[in-house]
Amino acid sequence: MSLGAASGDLPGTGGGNGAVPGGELSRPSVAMTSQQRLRPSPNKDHTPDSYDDLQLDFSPAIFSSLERYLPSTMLGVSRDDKVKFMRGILLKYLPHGERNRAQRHREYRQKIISNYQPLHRDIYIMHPSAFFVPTFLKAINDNTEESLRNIMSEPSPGVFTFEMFQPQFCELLLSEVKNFEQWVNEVRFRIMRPNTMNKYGAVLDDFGLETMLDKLMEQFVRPISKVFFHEVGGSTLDSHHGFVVEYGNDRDVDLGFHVDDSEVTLNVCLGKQFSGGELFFRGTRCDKHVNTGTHSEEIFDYSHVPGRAVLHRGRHRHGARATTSGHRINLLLWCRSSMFREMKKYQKDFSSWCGECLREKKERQQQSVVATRSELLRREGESKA
Ligand SMILES: O=C(O)CCC(=O)C(=O)O
Ligand SMILES: [Fe+2]
Repeated sequence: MSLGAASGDLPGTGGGNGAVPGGELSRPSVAMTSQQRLRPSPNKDHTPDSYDDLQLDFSPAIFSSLERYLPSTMLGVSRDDKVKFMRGILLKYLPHGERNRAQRHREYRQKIISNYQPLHRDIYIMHPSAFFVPTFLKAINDNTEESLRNIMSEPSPGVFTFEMFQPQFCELLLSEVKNFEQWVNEVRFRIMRPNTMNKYGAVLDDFGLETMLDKLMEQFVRPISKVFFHEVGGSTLDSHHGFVVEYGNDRDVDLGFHVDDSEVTLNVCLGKQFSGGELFFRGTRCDKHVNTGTHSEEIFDYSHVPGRAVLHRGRHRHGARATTSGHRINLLLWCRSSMFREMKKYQKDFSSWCGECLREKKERQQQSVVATRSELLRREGESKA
């Protein structure tokens, strides 16, 4: 079985929802003069603005970090002007095709956000006590490996499951998604699907939930990933792609074998009633080994339960079996680490997380033990002779 790599939005991009600072995409709107060169080292005394509330094509955190490198003449200008200036710099590093894609996607989101009327505004802002079950909240607040282990089960290595959302929150999110889809149909808006593998479902980031989902990643997924997925950038997750997938007779039926475009994936079943739809896992692999065989200990099937989350590495190969009756809707948060992706470019051995790299490494070690042993025996034989 050859497997797909599901891809979603623009990797490494993301931002908040809200006002869109003006300015065209391809060129800095604030001209760069010689006094406006970036500083060679960051200004540690400067406290940068927050860019969390803006709809941007790069993560707001990147803008805050870059602001420390701005020339002193730029520090006094308005936040919008700083954004224009910094976007101009960042865009130079995107290939041309991606720049156009980024622009089109930004316009698409802008169109939705300025026209769609949310049904439940409460879910657009992170309210931990209203969203999460108390056991989950307590474990996060205690923030120790033990408190997290206490609420988790790890039925197969690298697959963690735990109670996460309150039923009431699942219902509100389901009805918001339904309302958005009704609006899309009414106004005959062309909807972009979550990834290359789904014909149904919706991107939550596209209709205003991006800021809330950023908080979900930063405050809830990252602390868990830091403990359990440190080796794949779990502590440096800095962007996400958030969406819902929908299965049933009149929706997508199943999902093929694939890896996600994420370092860590949070998958929470929102409901409703269904049978089938099990997730099947088949071991974690790097790019080079993605199509290698599965070992029996890597085979694991999981049945979704509403409100319950599954957390796994994006590179953990998986798929979803047919939902044979009813409707199944799941929230997916593909969490990415730009730092991990950058570091990965310079590495070849991923034995800390790739099952096949690990097998090869052990084989090399075994061979070297055998070679050393036979060399010692040979020398012993020589000295006796
Ligand atoms: O249907 C599911 O639960 C799995 C979805 C999934 O793996 C994905 O969208 O990447
Ligand atoms: Fe997936």
